[in-house]
Amino acid sequence: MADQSKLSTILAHSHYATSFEAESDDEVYDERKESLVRSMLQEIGEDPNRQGLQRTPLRVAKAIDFLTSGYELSAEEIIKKALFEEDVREMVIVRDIEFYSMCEHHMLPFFGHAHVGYLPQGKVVGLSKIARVVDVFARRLQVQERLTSQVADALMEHLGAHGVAVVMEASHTCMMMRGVQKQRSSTVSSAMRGTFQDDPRTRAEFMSFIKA
Ligand SMILES: Nc1nc2c(ncn2[C@@H]2O[C@H](COP(=O)(O)OP(=O)(O)OP(=O)(O)O)[C@@H](O)[C@H]2O)c(=O)[nH]1
Ligand SMILES: [Zn+2]
Repeated sequence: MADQSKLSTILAHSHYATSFEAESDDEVYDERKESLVRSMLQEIGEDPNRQGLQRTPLRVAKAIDFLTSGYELSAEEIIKKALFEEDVREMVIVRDIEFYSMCEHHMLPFFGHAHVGYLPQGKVVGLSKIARVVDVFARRLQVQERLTSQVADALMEHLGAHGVAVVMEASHTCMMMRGVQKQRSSTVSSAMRGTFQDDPRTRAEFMSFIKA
């Protein structure tokens, strides 16, 4: 793992950094990861010293740290920063939250949308924090079902809500680019907690909103 300050820099600059930043050729980000990538390039018959690949180990090390940065983040801290007392009793839904994750079997991306609903119990959470919680668990090696449950469990635990519902729809590149090679299939997973699990009408209301 790269040290914290380097990882923080990557997270801070991830929205506007370009691949052609003017950095020195001898820049080292994470020697161990870079050397593993160099070995991988050699194993696939590439020449890690050819011009186009010289900075690839460094770029891959940075990319992999970003794509797995969720291990360093706490859903509890994110939620507690923006929890507001509010006497709201109606369902709140944030839908179509795009996410990118990596399957733990092949370390290939799966990506799609998450729909998250909750029934408040005296508190509401800042809406962006719901999307941030999705990223906390998406930016790890995952299976889609566990990702869905972890988002639901974290929100249920730290929101103090009557219930939480999470539905995720994703395309798995390990099923598209290789293996069974099915381009149009998508996978839907759901995790219902509290009222959404116990009351079919609440669940149906949520499902009708996310389909709308
Ligand atoms: N349940 C679940 N399975 C997943 C997920 N991501 C990938 N997989 C599956 O994990 C399984 C791993 O199966 P294996 O037979 O060990 O691996 P494989 O030989 O590469 O399998 P194929 O993909 O069928 O070629 C595959 O069926 C993948 O489709 C996920 O998020 N959830
Ligand atoms: Zn996979």
